[in-house]
Amino acid sequence: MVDPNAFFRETSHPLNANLDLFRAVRQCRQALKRYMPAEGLAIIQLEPSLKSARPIIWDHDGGIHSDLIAKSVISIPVDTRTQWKKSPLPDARIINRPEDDPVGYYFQEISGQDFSNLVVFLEKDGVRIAIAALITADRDRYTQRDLDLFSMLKEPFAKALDHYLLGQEIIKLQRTLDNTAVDTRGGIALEEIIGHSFGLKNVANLIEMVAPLDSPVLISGETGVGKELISGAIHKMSTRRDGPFICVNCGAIPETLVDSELFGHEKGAFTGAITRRKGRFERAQHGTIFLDEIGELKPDIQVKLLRVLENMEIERVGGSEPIRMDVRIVVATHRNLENMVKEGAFREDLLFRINVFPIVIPPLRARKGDIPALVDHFIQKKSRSLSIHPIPSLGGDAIDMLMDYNWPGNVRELENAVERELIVNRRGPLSFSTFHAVSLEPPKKAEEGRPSELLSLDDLLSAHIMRALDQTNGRISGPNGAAKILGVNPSTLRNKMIKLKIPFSRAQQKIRGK
Ligand SMILES: Nc1ncnc2c1ncn2[C@@H]1O[C@H](COP(=O)(O)OP(=O)(O)OP(=O)(O)O)[C@@H](O)[C@H]1O
Repeated sequence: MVDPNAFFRETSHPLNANLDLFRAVRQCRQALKRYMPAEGLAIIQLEPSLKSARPIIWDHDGGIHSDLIAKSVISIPVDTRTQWKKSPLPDARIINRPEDDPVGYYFQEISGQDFSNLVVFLEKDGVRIAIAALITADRDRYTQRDLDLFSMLKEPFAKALDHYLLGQEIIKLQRTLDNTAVDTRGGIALEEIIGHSFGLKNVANLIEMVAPLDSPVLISGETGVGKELISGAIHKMSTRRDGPFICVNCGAIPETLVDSELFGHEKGAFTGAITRRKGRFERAQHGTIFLDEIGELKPDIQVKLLRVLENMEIERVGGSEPIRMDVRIVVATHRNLENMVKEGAFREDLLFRINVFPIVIPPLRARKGDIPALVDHFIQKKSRSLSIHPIPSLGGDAIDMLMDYNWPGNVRELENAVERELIVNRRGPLSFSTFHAVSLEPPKKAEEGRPSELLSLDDLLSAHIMRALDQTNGRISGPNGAAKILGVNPSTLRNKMIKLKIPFSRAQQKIRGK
């Protein structure tokens, strides 16, 4: 028999005794482990204006959801919110079958993992502001007794969170006064890229794979999707992180200067070359050079670049001695280089050289779930640089409106929209009403190349799952199964197939037909 008083004393003590919320939660979880399964403990703040939830703390043993509940805003989908409104969730609940819970099912879907959960809402002045969630792998791990005990921590969690949030307000204020902007010149940590565990999860996985190697990387994606940011993350995660990270926009350098800009020149090499000058390649020595808009390079420079890639040597303009290079090359383009090769505008041999490890960044309209986190990030960032305090709140419909828009200019356009809104409406609430007026023309660019008849999401999902099943001859699980291709748990895929009425017999027929 558990003595509730002893339980409360042991598990609430760390929350009352620690000013550092991270340490408090870690110690509390260790104490909880003596009474119930506790592989992870999260404190997640509710952000009604962003229609999202913000993980504040995620203490865990590794494994379960370890990268999902990363420190970024999680967008709550509309149907979850609707269901939530229809039948408000109780103050405390057990989730032993995530697929039956209006929030649990969503986490199960995006993580592809089964889990059990105890969830308690935390309140301030009678308003729900956050949840404390105890998480453990596999289903059916918690009992009503566990929930009754865990619910006793509602008050201590709420108080500890309140202190933490007050501390954060003070830090934000100090930052505004210091006007400290984040310096991304030396690259950026993967965790700072918004969406790294959601819409850019695949991209983040690729970055993790390739960053420690020295292979060239070709990043492609529409303009403003974050290509430069991604190249910065590759540098920061590479062994060259202490070396320079040099960015070159190949399209922005006048044609006549590209040569000397990239490779440098000797004194007297041409009129105006009054001193010897190092080019961008030399300045990137022992670091990374990021060649943006590589498709803009003229044929003669393409030849020189090919030689650099082949021999890892450069020659300054007017020089005769080759200089040995130790540089990692990352290139980016928003153009289709294969088409350019067909048209004779880009060298095929150069494409082969740079296309060793391609990373395609999806446009913002294909990862709308990242929008709340991006908006939040830009409001914080731009309020800092514009010295706006207090940081204005978002208007009621703002997020839904921003998520409905097609963003032909991608993340940069969203960033600019936030900045414009902060300038015209610095006291808030931020309604984006002027943006609405200028942007609701049909977003032509975003529609280009799309079929005129759009499928419903369910139809699209069915078609996609069936394509994967076709590829695997109907196999669902195992290393060659459809679940692996689709990056989900086999049980999640089976549940999805039941929901979408995709017959399992289809899978079996395929196997029998072989
Ligand atoms: N995932 C992200 N998280 C945070 N900021 C982002 C993200 N993606 C893009 N941004 C911001 O959006 C702006 C545009 O990003 P970036 O310059 O990396 O895009 P790009 O694809 O290189 O653009 P271009 O095609 O014009 O060269 C930058 O201010 C960048 O910091």
